[in-house]
Amino acid sequence: MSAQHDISGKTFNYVIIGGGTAGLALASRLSEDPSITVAVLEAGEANLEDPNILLPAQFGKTFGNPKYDWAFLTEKQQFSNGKEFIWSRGKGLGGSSGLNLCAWIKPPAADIDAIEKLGNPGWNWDEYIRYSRRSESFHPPAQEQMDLYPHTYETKLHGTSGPIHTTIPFHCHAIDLLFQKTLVNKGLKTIKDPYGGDINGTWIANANYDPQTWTRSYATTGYFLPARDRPNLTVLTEATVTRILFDDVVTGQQLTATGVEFVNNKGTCQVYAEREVILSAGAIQSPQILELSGIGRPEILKKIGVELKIELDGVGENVQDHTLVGVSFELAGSPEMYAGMRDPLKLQFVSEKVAARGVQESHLLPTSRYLQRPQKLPLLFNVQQQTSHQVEYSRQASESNSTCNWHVLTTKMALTSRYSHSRAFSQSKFFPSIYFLIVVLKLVSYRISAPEPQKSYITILSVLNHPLSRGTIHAKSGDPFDLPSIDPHYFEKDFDLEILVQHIKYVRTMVDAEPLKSSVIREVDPGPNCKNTDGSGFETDYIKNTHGTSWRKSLLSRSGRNILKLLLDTIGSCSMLPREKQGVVDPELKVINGGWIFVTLTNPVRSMEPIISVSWISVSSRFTSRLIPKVGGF
Ligand SMILES: Cc1cc2nc3c(=O)[nH]c(=O)nc-3n(C[C@H](O)[C@H](O)[C@H](O)COP(=O)(O)OP(=O)(O)OC[C@H]3O[C@@H](n4cnc5c(N)ncnc54)[C@H](O)[C@@H]3O)c2cc1C
Repeated sequence: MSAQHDISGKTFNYVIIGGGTAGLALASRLSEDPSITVAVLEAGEANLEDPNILLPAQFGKTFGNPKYDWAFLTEKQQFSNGKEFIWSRGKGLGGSSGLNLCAWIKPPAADIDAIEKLGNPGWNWDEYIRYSRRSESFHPPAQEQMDLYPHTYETKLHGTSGPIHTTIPFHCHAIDLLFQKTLVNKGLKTIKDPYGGDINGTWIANANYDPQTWTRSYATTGYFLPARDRPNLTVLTEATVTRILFDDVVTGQQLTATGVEFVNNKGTCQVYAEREVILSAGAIQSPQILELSGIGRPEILKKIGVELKIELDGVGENVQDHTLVGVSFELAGSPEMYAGMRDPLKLQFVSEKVAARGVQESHLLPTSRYLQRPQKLPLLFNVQQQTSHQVEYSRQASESNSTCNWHVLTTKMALTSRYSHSRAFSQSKFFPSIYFLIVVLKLVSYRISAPEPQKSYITILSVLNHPLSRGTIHAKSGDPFDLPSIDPHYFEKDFDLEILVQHIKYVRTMVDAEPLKSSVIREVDPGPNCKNTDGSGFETDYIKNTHGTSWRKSLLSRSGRNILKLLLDTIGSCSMLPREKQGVVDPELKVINGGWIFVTLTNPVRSMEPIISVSWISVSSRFTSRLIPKVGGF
């Protein structure tokens, strides 16, 4: 790792803010050309060779731990009974790729193509898949795995020589099969390989694990470590960027970034960029750094006492976040080894097995029929509430024939499902494609109600994937160490709540189909008393009271740390859109009117959630590819 004197006062071709997922991928690709000099500044620690990061089953040790997790606290949520939430985000080299759940997922092709149709040339499926393959080295399942489960895949859909290792993890297949068979019996299809743009079926996803060691393969191991000895790459950790520096000459509204100011244990320093300053501090801190540098909404900058350099109203706006709610069932028998984790004597064995082999598993399941009364939903939503962008996205989604998909991801703790029902909404061009995430949690501790000894439970968490409510992330003060104010505006739009109500209703019908039907003894949460006929009342109360809180209970009780909710994905804070649609970056990821500041955010486009799941590699590669001709390197 480089020292402060290697960087302070020096000039590099590129200065990258944030040594996270995108930042390290970009630094690695740029520095492949020995004539290009690159400096990376990362606020967190290096955390190299750290088992808490490398062993996939150690999630509980990093979430909420300030060594690894920023653990942002949201504002009190007006429409969620005043609750506040902790948002986990990776801190340290590798960023959130060192903290996340290692699900290797690609979105449906239609969703990527819609990004281009929104006015971003080159952001389409063909380009996306070309560059995302570059990031991957896929390892097919071993015979031992095939003996346990009939895995299917298509080699041509995978990269084989990229820096990130992916493979199919070992699973606890009893639960997988239970759900797959149930959903197939409810009319869903099975997908041979979900990485070709069609994810509308049930499938088991890959994880970014290295099968040689069954450890996490992430931005640090894949991009940084192989490049660390390059003389043209300088990476400084525990260095917090406080603002971007500009030249004093403002030509029209063009502003040129010349470097950044950062703080480390030696004090305040500066580093200069000859070509570009690249901001890749994640969706939460990137808008804050822009604001601290004088780019954003005038009223925000006035409030925090920063001189306005570029008025850009989209900075920190359009924020979308996933929220979730669970339905729990008691299961007959104990089909999974996870149940053993309640028994301290079995815990060590289970943990070792889990840690050694990886436990993540995924499925994607389509459903266009979970909405029992899809026609009802438009009536619940005021079209006037939509922004022009939402209407446009809706139109694109309808025209692109984006079908329904449902993703299920399992980690040590969770089996997740996601589906969109854009087909249901395509009846009306005014309604956007909405995505959902369902998490099936195998650990009893994730339930709302207290578990009874010797009983087995399963919780299905429904996550609102494409909320209509729009939140904000803004600097709270001029102090760069003051974490930003985050207000996701959960359930500001009634429609979001109604979607979750419908989702709960659908999850409850799963137990009417075999084989789940024979495996479930009873619904525990919300329980038989929480039923109504009009889609409101008990269920909305249940959602408002419990959304995002089930993880809080378990993590508080297990580790004593104050985790309220695990946040997977936040997008929109620096949207890639035209300025008049509150865009912050153009299709080249350059800050609008910002001259040579590039923002490489992994989630630049609002309402494009699927890109989040994969973007931590693919968008970085995508962006890097754009620089290739420009810097003439690779
Ligand atoms: C808990 C969790 C689980 C997830 N699970 C999955 C999953 O299973 N599959 C999947 O595909 N996606 C998952 N995601 C999403 C995915 O990990 C993120 O979208 C992606 O990693 C974001 O990459 P990024 O480069 O934008 O930001 P990050 O990787 O978060 O990098 C930002 C970096 O900037 C640094 N930084 C911030 N401010 C400053 C500053 N002022 N100065 C210097 N450095 C700074 C941060 O410390 C961090 O290292 C998950 C995310 C989380 C939080």
